[in-house]
Amino acid sequence: MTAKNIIEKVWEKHVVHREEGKPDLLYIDLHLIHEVTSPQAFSGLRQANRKVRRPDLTFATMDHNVPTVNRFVIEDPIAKKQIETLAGNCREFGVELLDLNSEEQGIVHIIGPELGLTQPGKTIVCGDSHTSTHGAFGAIAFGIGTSEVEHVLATQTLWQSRPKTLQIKINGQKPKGFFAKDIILAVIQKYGVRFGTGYIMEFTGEAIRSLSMEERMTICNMSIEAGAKAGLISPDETTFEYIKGRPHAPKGEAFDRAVEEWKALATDEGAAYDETLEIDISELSPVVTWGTNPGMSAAVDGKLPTLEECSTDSERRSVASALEYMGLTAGMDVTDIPVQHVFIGSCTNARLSDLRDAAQVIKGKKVAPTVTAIVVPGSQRIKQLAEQEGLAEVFTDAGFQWRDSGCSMCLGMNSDLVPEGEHCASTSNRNFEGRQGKGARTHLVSPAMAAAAALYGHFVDVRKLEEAVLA
Ligand SMILES: CC(C)[C@H](C(=O)O)[C@@H](O)C(=O)O
Ligand code: SF4
Repeated sequence: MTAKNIIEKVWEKHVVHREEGKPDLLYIDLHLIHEVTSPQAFSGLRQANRKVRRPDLTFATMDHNVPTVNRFVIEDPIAKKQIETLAGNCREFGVELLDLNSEEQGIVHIIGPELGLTQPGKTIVCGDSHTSTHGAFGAIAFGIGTSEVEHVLATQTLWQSRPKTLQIKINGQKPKGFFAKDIILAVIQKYGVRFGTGYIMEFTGEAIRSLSMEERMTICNMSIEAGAKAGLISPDETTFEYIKGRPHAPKGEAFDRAVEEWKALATDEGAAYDETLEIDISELSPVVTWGTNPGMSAAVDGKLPTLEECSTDSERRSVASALEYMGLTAGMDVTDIPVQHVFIGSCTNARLSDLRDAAQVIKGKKVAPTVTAIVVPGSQRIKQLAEQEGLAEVFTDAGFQWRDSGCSMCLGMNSDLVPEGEHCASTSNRNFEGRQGKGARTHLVSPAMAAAAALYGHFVDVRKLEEAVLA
């Protein structure tokens, strides 16, 4: 038998129809839904007088525009309409919905894994680009458009051209103060925001094997920021251990059988890919983005680029325009970038381990008087667990606001906005112009780096905070 990678294995298992010169028709195992990209899809079904084919494989949550304080008072009329529409659609079509009253509500990409819905070998789609997060379990998971959402609702299948395969080998181990977020930011810094276009990528290497599921999710979450269709990681004992006992996980003997199947999906020794890239992380410093895409970043102990360093005219133009939007000077020290807002949240970095990483840095200290800092747990369950273990208190004692779960400041679709011209150290995944509000200036960092910036009102090298006990 020829050695195969996991991408080929999972894809082949899901092809229900293949015809020369056409995309494959893929079976979809799990369809996740949220309030922003589903309304038209349900309208389409209604018009065509169709049902949801597999309501049991469809799960909905509300996350993008839910308020994170006073969650039942939704002031924005568009947000209110979307939330009410989702609730109505789920009732009408028999889809399970985790609404604002639910203890399990949260960001769609956080709750899938948390509830055990996300499992190795599944095809998972959602009308949302960061669906790649679920790839951390060895699933093929990707974002789809609203018309595709309708197609999946109606048929539980999707037409897809088979992407090429790309291996990203992460060599070495994470150094002190360097987190999963830094790994993916470093990869995108090295290879740019387009290298993944047309590929599904698998992250491999010794560093990946020693990461927790939470850390693997952070990495796969941002594979889309490299342009990839999806990102994934072959499952192993860490994966199975995470899934075991979760509400939707197989139980008892069924779980043991599932583990055997899941093991067989992992990439075979010697399997080939269309392309392989590598990075060694063992000597890298924590990363801070200074520009307007996730590839425009620098080491925290480094400097911003100068225009002279740019190798092409187009690079020079994009660096100049990013610096202007960000209100920063070419060649300045990263630690001189001011920070007025800190956002710890989003589907990239709002899991319990992320909150722990941030809490370790701020414990017993105070947020700088010039900084507004918020923590938005990725789900209500995470919020509850963090309260039980005393993390919420660590944050509020330090001067952070402790919120209800939702996408929040990750994107300007709700009332959590960064004011024009101000800088935000954010644990989210996108730093495009206007992402956190009109004229807002976003810097993507790890939770520990965001927490450290909250204490000082500018970026600091988290490795130098000697009191912080670092991973
Ligand atoms: C609103 C939604 C469609 C969007 C996405 O697709 O990713 C959002 O989640 C984002 O992160 O920009
Ligand atoms: S947290 Fe941000 S990136 Fe994730 S789904 Fe919500 S808006 Fe998109």
